[in-house]
Amino acid sequence: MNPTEAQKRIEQLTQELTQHNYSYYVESNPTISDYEFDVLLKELQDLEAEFPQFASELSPTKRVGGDITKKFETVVHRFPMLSLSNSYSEEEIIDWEQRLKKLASGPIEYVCELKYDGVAIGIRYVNGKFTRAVTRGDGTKGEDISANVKTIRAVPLTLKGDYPDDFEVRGEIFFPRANFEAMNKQREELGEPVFANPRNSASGTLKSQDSRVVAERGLDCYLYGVYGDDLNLESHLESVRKAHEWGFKTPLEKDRYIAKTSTIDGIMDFIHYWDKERYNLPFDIDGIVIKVNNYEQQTDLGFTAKSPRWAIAYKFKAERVSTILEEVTYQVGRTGAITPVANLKPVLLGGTVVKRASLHNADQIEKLDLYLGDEVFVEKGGEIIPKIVGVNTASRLSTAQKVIFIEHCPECGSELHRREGEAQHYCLNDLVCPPQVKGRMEHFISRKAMDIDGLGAETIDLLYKKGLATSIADLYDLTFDQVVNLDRMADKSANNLILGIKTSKEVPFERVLFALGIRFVGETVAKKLANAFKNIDAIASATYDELIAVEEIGEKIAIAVQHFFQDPRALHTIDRLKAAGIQFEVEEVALDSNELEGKTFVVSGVFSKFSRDEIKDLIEKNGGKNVGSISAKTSYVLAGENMGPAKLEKASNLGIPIISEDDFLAMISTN
Ligand SMILES: NC(=O)c1ccc[n+]([C@@H]2O[C@H](COP(=O)([O-])OP(=O)(O)OC[C@H]3O[C@@H](n4cnc5c(N)ncnc54)[C@H](O)[C@@H]3O)[C@@H](O)[C@H]2O)c1
Ligand SMILES: [Zn+2]
Repeated sequence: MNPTEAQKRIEQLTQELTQHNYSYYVESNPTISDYEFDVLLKELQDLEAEFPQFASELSPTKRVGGDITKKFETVVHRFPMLSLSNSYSEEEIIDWEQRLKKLASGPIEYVCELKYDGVAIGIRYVNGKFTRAVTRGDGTKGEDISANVKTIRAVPLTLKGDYPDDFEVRGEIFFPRANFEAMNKQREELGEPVFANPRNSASGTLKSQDSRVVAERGLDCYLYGVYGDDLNLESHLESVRKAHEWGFKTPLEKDRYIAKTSTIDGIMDFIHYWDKERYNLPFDIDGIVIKVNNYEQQTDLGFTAKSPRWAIAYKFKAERVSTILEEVTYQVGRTGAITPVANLKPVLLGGTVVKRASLHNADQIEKLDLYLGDEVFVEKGGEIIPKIVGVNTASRLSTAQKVIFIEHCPECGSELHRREGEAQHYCLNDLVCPPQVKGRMEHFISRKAMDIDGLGAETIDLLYKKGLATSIADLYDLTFDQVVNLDRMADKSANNLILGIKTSKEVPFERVLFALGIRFVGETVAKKLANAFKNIDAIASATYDELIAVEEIGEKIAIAVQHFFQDPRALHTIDRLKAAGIQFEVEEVALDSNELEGKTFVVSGVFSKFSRDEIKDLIEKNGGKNVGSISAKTSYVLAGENMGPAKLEKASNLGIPIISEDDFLAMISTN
């Protein structure tokens, strides 16, 4: 390559990588795989080494990829939070180890660890108390996401044992696979876009402005490093063991999540073991990290601008296999969304037999340029669902048929539509299209919705086929005689079902609203709408502006809600449900007590037993009043953790009593 070409390529790579960093760290939505990213980064690194005159100080090779979103307070790290140099090849690990041997004084011990595929976090503890959790950011400064991190059960709020007065613990927050899949399943049912992989959704989740969202999702965390001044610790492994004693969830030697060795063979054993075993872990790892154990040796080896010299990551390449595309089928979801699925000749990949791969949408099929019978390459990277990453066009038969996205619904035959700006095709025949009708009923009866005992997907299917229930409202017309004649129904189960349907009439309005299956209206949104409007008619007639004035209701939801209530069929269903006696308004709560009558409260901070909303609820249920800001008239400031210092100061200046959650609970439980 001549210098002019090199300069151009360096600029182009710099620009591309900067964009990818942004998509990955800030938007949590990468558009290329990690491997592809690393290949581009390596190319840039090599070019910069050959043509140092064109290497910019701001190059992505020299900087830690940052996640600063400006949504949170920025905090300067006391100890920089760096990246790791990484490699996909065992040779490079061997070279690294050889190099270290020459650089370091004396024999070296190594600690091998899992490379958790999550989000780096640094948490400061002062006097054994959780003080602040900060993201890696650009390495120099990160964002304070304490409120979100506090909801993660693996992160202790108070420590035990002989912990240092002031230190920082570092680790990785990640999404356990099972929780990730459960969340995606729920999102799919709600017609919301699913997350691509656990890493990116962990990162997206941690950037949520509502820590209850974080709490619900079930993130987990391993802590693997301790930082501070004069900690009296001599090695990395000693710190990890100590951290465990102080109450942190750390990798344990007995699980082989962490291991000490003095040889390159020991390192390779660890790598080979986890290359196979990683599929049996309940979370994703993307490699292995090898660190020099002794802190003195670490200090001697030092850092580059981007990463420590005393550590390296060995990254697993996403496993890729080839197989044959036999057929493309189409699934119709509850919302009518059509998902194309590649049916593959079964092949072993990442420890499981893969028969199907998601194709996402028509654009994806077009991009891959798929023909039936093609030899396709399938990869399972961070994603749970394998995906087709390429096609071997060379082996394609001249008679092969191109895969053309269907124009009609495979279930009901009606013409498919694609909404402006959306990638997904939809079947709009929601009244008749069987999977949509059944899907809506299944959603309606599900546990978090109407929770109808004795009714499941199979019975719904039977009721639908017999024409006994083709809409949710039909369920309330069912009689014992109709049900008992269904296959595999006995007197007892029929009775159960009828009783279950009857009991569901007591289900509170917010869950009824969720059960209706309005697009984008999940559990939380339903709750917000119910509390804001109190009854279904008010929601149905709410204007767009009234809707978006509600906390957490944005444009997308407001439009979906209005759209739903403009449909005469939906209104008809609601009328029938009303006639059946379903709850369509918020029940006025009876006061629990008058204990707090005449008292006003300002509630601030994070609480451990109740959410802030629940606390506010309790205040009202006991006759008290919530106010937004502190004034001389405020009776009490109810302070949780992390209450702002300005508020605290104002309250004490005005001489207003500041009470804790426990003080408050004592006030309302006196009789
Ligand atoms: N696909 C994309 O568009 C895109 C864009 C940017 C970055 N990336 C990916 O992200 C990687 C670069 O990210 P990076 O700078 O965070 O580096 P990295 O992920 O390769 O390594 C550093 C990080 O590893 C984590 N880690 C996990 N387990 C650890 C352990 N036991 N000890 C120490 N650290 C541990 C820490 O969070 C640390 O910050 C690239 O390799 C690339 O694959 C992808
Ligand atoms: Zn259809």
